[in-house]
Amino acid sequence: MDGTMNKDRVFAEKLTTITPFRFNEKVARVFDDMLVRSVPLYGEALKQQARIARQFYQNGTRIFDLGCSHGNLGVLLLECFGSTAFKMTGVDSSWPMIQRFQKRLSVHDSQGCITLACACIEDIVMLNASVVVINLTLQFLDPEKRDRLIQSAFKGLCKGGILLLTEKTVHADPQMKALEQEYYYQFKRENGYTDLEISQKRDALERVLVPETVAEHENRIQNAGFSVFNVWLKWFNFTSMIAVK
Ligand SMILES: Nc1ncnc2c1ncn2[C@@H]1O[C@H](C[S@+](CC[C@H]([NH3+])C(=O)[O-])CC(=O)[O-])[C@@H](O)[C@H]1O
Ligand SMILES: O=C(O)C(=O)Cc1ccccc1
Repeated sequence: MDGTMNKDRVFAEKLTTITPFRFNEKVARVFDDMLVRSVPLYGEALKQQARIARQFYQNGTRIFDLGCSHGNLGVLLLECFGSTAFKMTGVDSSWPMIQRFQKRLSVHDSQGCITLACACIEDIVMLNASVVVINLTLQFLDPEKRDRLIQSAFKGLCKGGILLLTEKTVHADPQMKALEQEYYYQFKRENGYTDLEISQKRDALERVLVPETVAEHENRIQNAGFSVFNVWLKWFNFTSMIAVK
């Protein structure tokens, strides 16, 4: 986290019209507070993914962080690797996010390990990768483009390389789906979000964040050719997965 922690009040006031959610300047400014209060175990998932990435990184290859936002994973990786050199490309389509990440790199990345691209994750070519991270970002991509992205990650990975995928998920069973949602909204309320904030954000995310079941993710990953798949963290409707090529 970048230490600023401006409070997320994006949906606090009653809005006359709810426009689709976007990662604009307003969101970028409060991003850490929004993520910590809206994503259960966000810090824990990031910390362990940085460690797993460190462990599976192969010398001379590259880590890709697709949907890197303002670089929380990148900064953790710089800590994990210490003086050991590595290469990472961070990709995000939000210019306010990339700008903030670039600013953090000027403080934390004196060796120039991390390169940033302001681009759509579906448009980039991954080459010579040992780790591909997609943290809470596949869910924002048009479902029709998801197979191709996972296939392209598989293609870009070397043998023994890994995909780390964290997503908001949905349960196929209606009772479990309702239970997961109920516990999730309770989590938001406990973190100080009002019912108005919760419902306005839910409307803004409609058709923007499209969650899938864990089985859909697993099938896509297996069909792309990955040999091992595991859910290593799950909190109701949030799931962290790892797959090995
Ligand atoms: N098609 C796209 N192409 C590029 N970027 C995109 C696209 N769609 C969305 N984004 C970007 O994906 C990021 C999703 S946030 C990731 C958190 C981060 N991984 C973290 O671990 O801190 C998750 C969240 O806020 O729920 C945003 O920065 C978008 O601009
Ligand atoms: O799914 C939700 O209701 C969330 O609030 C998760 C989230 C977090 C940050 C940006 C967009 C969605």
